[in-house]
Amino acid sequence: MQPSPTHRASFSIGTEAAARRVVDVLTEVFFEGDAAVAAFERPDGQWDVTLHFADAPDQALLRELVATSAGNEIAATLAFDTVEAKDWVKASLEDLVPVPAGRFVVHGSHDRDRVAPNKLKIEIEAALAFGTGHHGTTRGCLLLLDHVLKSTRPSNVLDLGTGTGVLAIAAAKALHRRVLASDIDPPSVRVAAENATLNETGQHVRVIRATGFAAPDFAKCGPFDLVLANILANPLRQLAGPMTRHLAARARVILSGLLTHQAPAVIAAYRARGLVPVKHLRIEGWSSLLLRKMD
Ligand SMILES: C[S@@+](CC[C@H](N)C(=O)[O-])C[C@H]1O[C@@H](n2cnc3c(N)ncnc32)[C@H](O)[C@@H]1O
Repeated sequence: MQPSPTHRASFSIGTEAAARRVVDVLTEVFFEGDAAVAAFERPDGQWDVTLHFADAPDQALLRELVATSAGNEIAATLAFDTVEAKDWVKASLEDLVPVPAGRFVVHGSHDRDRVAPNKLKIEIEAALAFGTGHHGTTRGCLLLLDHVLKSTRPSNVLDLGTGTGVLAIAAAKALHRRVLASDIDPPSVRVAAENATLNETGQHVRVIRATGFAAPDFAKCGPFDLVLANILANPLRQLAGPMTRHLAARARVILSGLLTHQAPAVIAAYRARGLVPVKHLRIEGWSSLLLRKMD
């Protein structure tokens, strides 16, 4: 059950990594108290972090914790105010509108009955994980997945960096085949597993915690004929070698999380390992790539 706090502290932060660091620290310090911590990405890429407390928080302690965990990545100073008591995490999620992407639509529980019946519905409780469908990278991956599924039915899918599990759930809903989903981040692993169950894909989606390909599960479950990886340009370049070792012949790979100017370097890393780019989507400054293994 969510608490019903009345005191709010909010601030913006420059990067997902910094937002996660701050949320980790604040959750650890305030979790025992009557507090709720939520982080949401804005369309401009900044992250809004909000805390709600039942009792007035120690403002000096809060300032110190945020400053030390965020470094210089705070975009705005901490603001404190008092608000009407309600379930704030739920209220923030209710602001999200459904996102259509090809045959898929990603929506919150409040829109469950309003989504067109001819769509594959993916219901997401985002909480602290990334992936409500609103970000251009998630949408790009869903559109490329939709495109791939028009010509093939992959039998063994990997979603690396699953966040809320949105892409793994989309693949499982469309294919009814097994999907391995992994994330470096324990809260994301928990949220993705919960969302897989919520979407009745729990029998197909298995979620594990792993950094890159550093777990025996990849060799056990692979080789994969479709890999989705919405991470960031540098990790994607570093993962080109390990990823190609887990690909089936003529596999498809969907990569996102890279800014459009970073696409040539990522494409070069994968081309050097026998994958050629076959489609390139650009959404809000982000690139999503579909690559094909040639042998
Ligand atoms: C941009 S989010 C993508 C979430 C979701 N797949 C989507 O498309 O909306 C990236 C996710 O990758 C995870 N991640 C980042 N680096 C990773 C790595 N080296 N190995 C596994 N997961 C990683 C993050 O924790 C985060 O949940």
